[in-house]
Amino acid sequence: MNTLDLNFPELVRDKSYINGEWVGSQRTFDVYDPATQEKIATLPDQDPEVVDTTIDAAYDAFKEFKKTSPRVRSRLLRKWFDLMTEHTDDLAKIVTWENGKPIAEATGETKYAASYFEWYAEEAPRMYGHTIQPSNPKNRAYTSLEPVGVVSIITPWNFPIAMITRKAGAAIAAGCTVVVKPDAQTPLSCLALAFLAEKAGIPKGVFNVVLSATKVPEFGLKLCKNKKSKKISFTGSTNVGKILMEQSSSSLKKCSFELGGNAPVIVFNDARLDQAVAQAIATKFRGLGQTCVCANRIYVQSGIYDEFAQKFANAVLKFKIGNGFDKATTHGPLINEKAIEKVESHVKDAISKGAKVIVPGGRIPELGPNFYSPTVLTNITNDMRVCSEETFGPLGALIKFETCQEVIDMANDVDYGLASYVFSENVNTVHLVSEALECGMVSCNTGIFTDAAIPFGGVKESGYGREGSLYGILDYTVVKTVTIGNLSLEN
Ligand SMILES: NC(=O)c1ccc[n+]([C@@H]2O[C@H](COP(=O)([O-])OP(=O)(O)OC[C@H]3O[C@@H](n4cnc5c(N)ncnc54)[C@H](O)[C@@H]3O)[C@@H](O)[C@H]2O)c1
Ligand SMILES: O=CCCC(=O)O
Repeated sequence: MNTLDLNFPELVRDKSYINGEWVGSQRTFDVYDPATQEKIATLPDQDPEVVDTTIDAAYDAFKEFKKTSPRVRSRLLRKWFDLMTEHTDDLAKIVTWENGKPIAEATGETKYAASYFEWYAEEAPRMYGHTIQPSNPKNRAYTSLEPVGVVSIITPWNFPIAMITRKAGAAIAAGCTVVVKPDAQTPLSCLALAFLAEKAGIPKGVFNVVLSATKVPEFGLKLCKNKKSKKISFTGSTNVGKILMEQSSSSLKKCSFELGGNAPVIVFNDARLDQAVAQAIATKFRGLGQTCVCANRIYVQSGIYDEFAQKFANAVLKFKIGNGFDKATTHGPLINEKAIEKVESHVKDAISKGAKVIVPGGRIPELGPNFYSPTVLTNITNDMRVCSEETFGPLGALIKFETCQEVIDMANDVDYGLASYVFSENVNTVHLVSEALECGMVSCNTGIFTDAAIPFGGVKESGYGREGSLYGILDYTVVKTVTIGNLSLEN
């Protein structure tokens, strides 16, 4: 089934990809376009046992792949990057089809995803160790970075292609082999990547994709417990991250967890107002609020609060919500009914506790069940759910503050610590507030900051591990120390 008018229709696959083979199964599940509700694919709903056989294949492949030189791995990733670049338009259409995001945003995600392969093609040959002089003068020591082994990867639906490349790119650069379980709502982008892996000459068993819609916890359990897999890399909600961490303890897996956020945006009186509004809009409504670094709480200092709120509301009223394939669409649908219910529950809770509605927003049934026009609320206070929980949707929640210390305390008063945003023209404020915020990433005077060159990751219950940048590859390596003792020229 392919109604996408792709240049290269073979990119739409209907099987899982294991050990270089396309594998079906008796049971199947359907994938739906979140904008139209149309069925767009039918894929194998595999039995959990496939996880063990796939890890076996990845384990066998690892024995040879770990011996490849970094330069060879670099060339493989570069070839994969080139193929992604050649097929950007088709890949972006697949992302929009299964996720709903506007085609321009899907194109941006596809280029962003490919940039992780390019980045890690360049990092692979730079896996340096150290030379060390131990305290015994007759000894010498050196370290090398070795690939950790087979990696279990679980990814969410909100970035169907980029969350996979930023893990798999680093893992493969390091010499690991991987088993990926994408979200059942958005598996097609991952399978298209597998198709390009094959074309790029990635050896069989190095990049594998297993699929499940109805046995996801069982898949998770096996991916965590299997002893031949030495690492789990997960992007998704904090709740699931905690389950996976517990399950991984039996095999003492190395873990990387990129989990939920609750990003504060802090706008000081001296910020460039129009720029701050535009950037707050960009971070709040990227993916219609469905990214882990999206603003959840927007703190605005009292001197500019009313003007900021007015400008913010005016910008939201200009959005054109619609089908992501329509070029005029600025924002697409939410992923599913549950996502809309979460937004509605946060709006209802805030209004019941005294929030003021300045843009009502709400469902748009004439477009389809997953469409929701953004709501903007002022008079938000810390006791409202939006302040402690991630909305993951289009609710702009504006909170007034007076002093720097007050806003730092409020911003830090959550379990999460992924991204934060600071808007000010005062270099002292920018530095000191950035230092005081409990989070993994601070973005100052811009709402869009992620990049393959930037270390991405959180603190607190937003998880740990870093992706992208010079640090990302370390998550897929272990340090080997070699000591040479009793050196002597007497023989
Ligand atoms: N920090 C980051 O880099 C980052 C990036 C994107 C999304 N996220 C977070 O992801 C969340 C949104 O994604 P979601 O709602 O799909 O998250 P989710 O945790 O429900 O699902 C993520 C993945 O985990 C799988 N999964 C669900 N239950 C599982 C279980 N018991 N065992 C094993 N796997 C299981 C899903 O099938 C999916 O593949 C948000 O909280 C968002 O902040 C974080
Ligand atoms: O959803 C989280 C990922 C966001 C990003 O990498 O820009």
